[in-house]
Amino acid sequence: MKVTVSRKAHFNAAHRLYRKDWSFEKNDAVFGKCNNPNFHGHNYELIVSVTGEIDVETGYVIDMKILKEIIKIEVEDAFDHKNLNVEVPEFKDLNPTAENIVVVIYNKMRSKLASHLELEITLFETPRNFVTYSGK
Ligand SMILES: Nc1nc2c(c(=O)[nH]1)N=C([C@H](O)[C@H](O)COP(=O)(O)OP(=O)(O)OP(=O)(O)O)CN2
Ligand SMILES: [Zn+2]
Repeated sequence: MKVTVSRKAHFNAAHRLYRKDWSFEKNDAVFGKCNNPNFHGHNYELIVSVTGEIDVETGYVIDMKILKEIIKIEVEDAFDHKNLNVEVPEFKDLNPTAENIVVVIYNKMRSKLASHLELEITLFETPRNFVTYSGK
């Protein structure tokens, strides 16, 4: 019997969508206003879901306090109030699209969780635009 434990979190961050190896014109054609060199920001919201068996002694799949601390260190402290392109090493050469951000968050979180636990991350870039990744 597996149960999924979820926690919401959020961070505010700036980004610019573009490729360094493309001309401004090509970036403009593909990414439009998201290619503005002055950057723009989003209030990112995420849902972190951890699935596993309930421990018979504790009754926990994972201690929510531990999950909260991992999210704080790996996501909030790393991304909140940052310019993703400039200040977050993972995006030095990686376009900070919602798809790439959710994969980076997944990989950071995955490395901190026990291997028997399944992980899924849903990242909202706007209240209506969101992406989901579970390592598949
Ligand atoms: N596949 C993707 N498409 C787009 C991404 C992305 O990360 N993956 N990102 C953007 C922009 O960064 C941004 O998300 C778009 O913002 P905005 O233009 O404000 O989006 P909406 O107009 O759809 O705003 P709503 O408030 O959600 O209506 C573009 N594309
Ligand atoms: Zn954006």
